Amino acid sequence: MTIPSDRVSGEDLEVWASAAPDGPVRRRGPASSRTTPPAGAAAPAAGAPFPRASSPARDDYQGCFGCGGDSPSGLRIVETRVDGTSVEAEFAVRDVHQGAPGLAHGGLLATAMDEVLGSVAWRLGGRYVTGRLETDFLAPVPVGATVRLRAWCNGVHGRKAYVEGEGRIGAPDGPVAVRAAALFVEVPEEHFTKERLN
Ligand SMILES: CCCCCCCCCC(=O)SCCNC(=O)CCNC(=O)[C@H](O)C(C)(C)COP(=O)(O)OP(=O)(O)OC[C@H]1O[C@@H](n2cnc3c(N)ncnc32)[C@H](O)[C@@H]1OP(=O)(O)O
Repeated sequence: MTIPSDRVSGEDLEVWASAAPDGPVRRRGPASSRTTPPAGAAAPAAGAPFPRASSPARDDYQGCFGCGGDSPSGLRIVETRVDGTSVEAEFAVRDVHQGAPGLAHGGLLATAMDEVLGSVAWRLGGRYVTGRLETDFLAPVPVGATVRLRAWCNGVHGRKAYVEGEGRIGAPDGPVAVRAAALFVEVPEEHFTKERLN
């Protein structure tokens, strides 16, 4: 991807080539090499649908802190659009999600990013878990706000999937509050059972 030079301003800002639907993403600080696809990674074909249309686990299981309906203080993230190559979702920040008074806890925003990036990884067809999650917090999010989430895959290399996303306040074109980039690692089925205590 060619990065227009006029998108670069200042040494502390780096334009990070990505498969974001609206073009390169500007991030503060250097993007970690651990969440950037290496040369030779398979880039998602533009417009090609996800190999897996949905996650059956979601229909049968409501205990997930991120997306389940059974977790009283959970985020209750709802997917609003899956266009084949990206996932959009949203959740409402409630009192139980507070960190500083009246503001969302940053860890919960990171959880929300883990969830929506994880949904993209699962739709690639394998069973993926988060190996590394990098998060930039760009603006405080008030309790009562709806956070609009969006995520997409930048590439797959062997067992590793490189996924990126952002969360905006209030509307799909609202202020960006959080950005994340993650490495997901494909695991076998027994990953989810062998360490369980009950
Ligand atoms: C229901 C559908 C929706 C789902 C949404 C859910 C969203 C939530 C997702 C999660 O939060 S999952 C839970 C949090 N994650 C975990 O519990 C994972 C815990 N970690 C592990 O189980 C293992 O460390 C892991 C499976 C990630 C890797 O162990 P393995 O022994 O299988 O593989 P290995 O360590 O050889 O790593 C495989 C490759 O990934 C690389 N890698 C692993 N962890 C890394 C890391 N942290 N940073 C960079 N690279 C990493 C590693 O270097 C290597 O690269 P190479 O193949 O090039 O050699």
